[in-house]
Amino acid sequence: DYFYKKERDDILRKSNVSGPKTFPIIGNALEMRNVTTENVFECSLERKRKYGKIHRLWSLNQLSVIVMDVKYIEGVLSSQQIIKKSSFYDILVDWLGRGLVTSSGKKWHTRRRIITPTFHFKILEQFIEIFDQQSTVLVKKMYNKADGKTPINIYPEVSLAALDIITETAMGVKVSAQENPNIEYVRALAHVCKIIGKRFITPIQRLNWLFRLTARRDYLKLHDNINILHKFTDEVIQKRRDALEKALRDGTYEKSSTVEDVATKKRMALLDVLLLSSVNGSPLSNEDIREEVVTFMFAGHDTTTSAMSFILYLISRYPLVQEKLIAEIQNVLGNDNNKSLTYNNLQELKYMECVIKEALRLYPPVASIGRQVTEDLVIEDLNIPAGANVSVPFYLVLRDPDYYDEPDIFKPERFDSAVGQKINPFAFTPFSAGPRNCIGKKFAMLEMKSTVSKMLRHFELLPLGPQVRTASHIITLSVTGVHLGLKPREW
Ligand code: HEM
Repeated sequence: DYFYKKERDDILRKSNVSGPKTFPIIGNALEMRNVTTENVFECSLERKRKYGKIHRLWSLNQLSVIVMDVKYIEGVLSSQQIIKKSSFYDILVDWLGRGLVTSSGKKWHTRRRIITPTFHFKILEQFIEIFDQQSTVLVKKMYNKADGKTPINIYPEVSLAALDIITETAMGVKVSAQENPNIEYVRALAHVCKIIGKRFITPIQRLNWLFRLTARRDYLKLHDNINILHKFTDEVIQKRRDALEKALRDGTYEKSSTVEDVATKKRMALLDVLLLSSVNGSPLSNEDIREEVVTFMFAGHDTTTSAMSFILYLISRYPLVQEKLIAEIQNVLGNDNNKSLTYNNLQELKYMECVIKEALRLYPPVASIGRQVTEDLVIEDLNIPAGANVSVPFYLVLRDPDYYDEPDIFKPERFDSAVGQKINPFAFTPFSAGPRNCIGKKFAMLEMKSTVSKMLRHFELLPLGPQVRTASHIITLSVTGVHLGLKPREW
């Protein structure tokens, strides 16, 4: 253990990378013993102050190199050599299998190629109607609470709306979570997210056998609930497969149809596009498809919930930004707040895009990402030994004063290309960048624009309730909830 660590520390030292004093066996466990979900960002900032924008940490015998300098972030994210995810992602495998988020190597390459057309703009365009319908349900529910004086924790409300959206777009089924938050599928998903979130921050639960041993009840509960989710998804896949095969038999679909052709004829769920795809002539099995569908459910639910909640919160706290947004919405959509939005309308909401980007900068839903270096890696003058994890803490990069003027201030105008400062693209990566960037980025932008503009058309957002206090729970959330007030808007 001593020599293993020394050898790697020596390599890093030559690249001027240091870190806390390393102890045999435990590594830097003492340094990390007080890190919690709530103080993780402050602890990382403190380490950045002490050891610089690139430093290393030993978690027992696992080396992590933390990279916050854009010069090297570009090298990490753009590299084709390090597309393997770090070992932390293994916690997700019982649930997601080896879908796009957790797979690597040839499997990831093949799947990424197959799945890319799934997010074709023709497919996304037909989802606008779903975004609109589900945000209408959200708005209807909110009218009951919109008295202009009661603080509302918007997070759980947005979470149910985002769940309805992702279930219908990914699987083509309506679970109506907003109307029935207690149905089995919704409850099972909440349990799974909670237990996995806890595992991420509890080092002793990271390894499967230790988790089974030290948290038996959670282990059993996790697996029972994963079974419920998988059973539900399997049944949906089988039904859609049967329907598709029937359609192919009676000629409603032609085998040679492109995604674009089919999407224009009939609304397709992401799952249908996967059913139509084939790898070297052989279609994806139900199990392959399940891996990807549950991955969409995971990657597309909490992320958009977190983002939309913080966006609404920030707008409620910045009345001038709200006024500008309303002016833009009126300009693009007129005064009829029930008018349905089109793809083109959403493209025209340019200031809204700046607001969303600025909210993602201050509260990135995915606060950090990790890769595993499988062979010695050289990025410019930085040498990283094989076996190390590399992590990029977006949360800190996005608030780094070297990359942003007044980094803690909410200033959407900084993203206006006409007046804003020039931002290094690798200092703004809430959707990551390079080969493993977010495949759902455009989907997410449309969903956020659609839902946020719907809320704004119906309500004035008021600065009520406590300030947010961020914490990292796989996803960035607020331990105080995300509160605001709502008052029906008069046009
Ligand atoms: C605001 C919303 C979202 C944010 C901030 C976000 C952010 C990210 C980030 C940072 C990654 C890279 C993760 C890593 O390297 O570990 C990622 C990957 C991914 N995202 Fe998103 N995401 C969002 C919404 C979505 C949506 C709506 C979907 C699907 C419908 C989606 C599907 C995926 C998938 C499948 C990957 C893995 C891609 C790969 O490794 O090839 N995301 N996302």
